[in-house]
Amino acid sequence: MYDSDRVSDNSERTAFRRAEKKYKLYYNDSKPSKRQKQPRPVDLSEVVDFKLVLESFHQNGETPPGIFKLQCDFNRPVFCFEDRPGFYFIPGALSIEEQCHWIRESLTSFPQPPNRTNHNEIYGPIHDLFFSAQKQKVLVAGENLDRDTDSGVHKVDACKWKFSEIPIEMSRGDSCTSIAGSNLLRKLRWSTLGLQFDWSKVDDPLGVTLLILNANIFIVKSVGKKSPPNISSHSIFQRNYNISLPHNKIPETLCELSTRMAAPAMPMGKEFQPEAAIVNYFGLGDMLGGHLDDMEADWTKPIVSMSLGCKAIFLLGGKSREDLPVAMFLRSGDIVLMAGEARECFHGVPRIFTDKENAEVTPLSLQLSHQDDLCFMEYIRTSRININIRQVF
Ligand SMILES: O=C(O)CCC(=O)C(=O)O
Ligand SMILES: [Fe+2]
Repeated sequence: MYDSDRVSDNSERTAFRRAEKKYKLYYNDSKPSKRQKQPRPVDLSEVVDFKLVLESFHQNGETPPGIFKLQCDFNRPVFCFEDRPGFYFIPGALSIEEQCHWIRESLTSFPQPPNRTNHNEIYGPIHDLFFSAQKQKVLVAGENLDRDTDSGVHKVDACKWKFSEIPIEMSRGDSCTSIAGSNLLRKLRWSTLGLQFDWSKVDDPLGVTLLILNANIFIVKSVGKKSPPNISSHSIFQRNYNISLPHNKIPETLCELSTRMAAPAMPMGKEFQPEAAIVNYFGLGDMLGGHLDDMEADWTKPIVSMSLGCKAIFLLGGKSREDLPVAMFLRSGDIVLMAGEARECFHGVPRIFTDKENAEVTPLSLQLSHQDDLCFMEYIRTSRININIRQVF
């Protein structure tokens, strides 16, 4: 049991909260029409940019004050903060081809049952979400499909939702029993690989949906300019991997990749054993609130966290939300490792950049230009995917 530290309505209360507010997407007040709303400008001057750190390291072998290059025989430079032991940043760790591969996998195979997604709770297992959305299919409630042939009576079975070819027009006005696949894809927030978690879902009174994992990981879908949600009323949760839930092993290629990437943060002579992963999907205005990932048994083992798609800001705080967090950019292909003391540090993603200038997805668009890949590019142009892989035991 864990008491997720109570966030009060007062959004300025902690240093972490203030930093979240500083970088979060807000819109300027003047709004002649919804279409013209302008994001509030953000001061990014204090955001650490490891792409620049890497460039200057390659040029002159130097790193900025407070940052050093780890001495290790990894094939790329790994950077650390002097005052944040256990945190490792590997800029550009994944090639463009690897990034595209994991974007495709994250959208097609990772959300497939028995892997669970945030949609499980309402719709039960959903197959082929991504391609059904591309084909404009509609998810239809089981009761429509399950007519009892003897009695002619509808059996109400809300768990059996299935995709149907029915054109979206026909299902309009029937919002209780059908939902467009494209809508579901837009609302896909997470999927889990390997060992599955117990998740709780809470609806905030403001109408903001919080998806809470293990008490303190929550993805906030911001709605308009609503203020940050108050999560104090649901602060105690049972947190655990539920090993009895059906699951597949993490794909071998992802195991190999994460084991290789984890090496700089592993205790001497030990090899990382990937057992579970969370895939986070972020769209415009989405953020991942400050949290700890503390339900794994051995914190000396790192969490291996890969970024794909739009650029984001990552906040790494301290052991208390009162500690001033450091902000850094996360770009597609970057990998972060959090082990040891860093496992006890609050962290989160207050912002993703979906605009052309800041998203930095041009290399992906060049790679995903084949006809079959355009659907992936369309998604990732305004989205970010994070895959974080964990050793549980
Ligand atoms: O999206 C990220 O970069 C971080 C994800 C994360 O911290 C988590 O899922 O626990
Ligand atoms: Fe996390």
